[in-house]
Amino acid sequence: MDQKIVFIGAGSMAEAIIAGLTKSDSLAHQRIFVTNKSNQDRLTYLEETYGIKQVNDKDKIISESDIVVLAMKPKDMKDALSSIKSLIHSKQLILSVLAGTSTKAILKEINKKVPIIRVMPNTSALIGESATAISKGKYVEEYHMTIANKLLHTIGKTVTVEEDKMHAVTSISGSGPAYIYYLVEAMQKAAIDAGLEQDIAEQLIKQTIIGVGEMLRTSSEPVHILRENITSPEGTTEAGLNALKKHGFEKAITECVESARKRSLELGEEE
Ligand SMILES: NC(=O)C1=CN([C@@H]2O[C@H](COP(=O)(O)OP(=O)(O)OC[C@H]3O[C@@H](n4cnc5c(N)ncnc54)[C@H](OP(=O)(O)O)[C@@H]3O)[C@@H](O)[C@H]2O)C=CC1
Ligand SMILES: O=C(O)[C@@H]1CCC=N1
Repeated sequence: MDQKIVFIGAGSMAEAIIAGLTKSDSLAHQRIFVTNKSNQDRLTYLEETYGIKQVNDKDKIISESDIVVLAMKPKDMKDALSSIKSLIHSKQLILSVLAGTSTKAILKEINKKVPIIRVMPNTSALIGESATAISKGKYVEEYHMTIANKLLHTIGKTVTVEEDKMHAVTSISGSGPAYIYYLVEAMQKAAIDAGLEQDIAEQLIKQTIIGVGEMLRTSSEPVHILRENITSPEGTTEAGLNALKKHGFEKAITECVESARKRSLELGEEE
């Protein structure tokens, strides 16, 4: 790809996407620019780690960029756009990773007919394994979607959804890695309580999760069969799963996803 891309916001999500992009080598690193509000050390770190460039001449770099990625927190969107919207024009493609924030709200802020694609990646982009969903804003044409798909393919797998599904997507795959990490933390604590040493527990749990990930990727069996294959009648797994059921595991997950989805809706309303 020969586009020039600028990230407005240089936090963990920007880094995850930059890591995937630079690893794929589909875009010359010197064509990737990044800026933030004030943290100079962060920009230097990204520059040195990924061989990309920090924005020195803001007017020139932003107005000359083909793709502008909005990667600040939703609460900072208005402030960030107020200083760059004069540099945005309709020949550019805007990608927004802001949770909860609609393309309509961003369009209102920019107040120009620009194509905006809403993107919900996750931090596994860092290793090229993001589960990313994208949706079209008002002025988006098919060729914009092709560009976005090509770009986001470098950080993992991409699906397209209607924009009203983005809150649900955020609660599942945007926040999802954190639920799994939390599960790992809980298993680590339980393993120590069960008498295992910490490094042994960590090795076993990490490999268990990696194994499950690979089984999910490669097996043609439905998930419930994979689970049933481990669950001997009256065996240990059944005993463990029964305890999860007794303590409301499914309800906890349903509440978790619903709370995240509602929070995404709220973030959109707080703009
Ligand atoms: N983290 C995740 O797993 C995911 C996050 N997202 C979304 O990605 C976005 C970024 O999240 P995350 O990377 O975690 O956040 P971080 O807090 O790590 O980074 C936010 C960045 O925005 C910058 N910023 C703040 N205000 C402005 C401004 N006025 N102009 C330019 N830059 C500004 C900050 O700069 P400075 O440090 O100088 O203040 C910082 O670099 C959010 O909208 C979030 O909803 C989406 C999917 C997953
Ligand atoms: O917690 C958040 O708001 C962001 C959105 C998805 C993952 N992290």
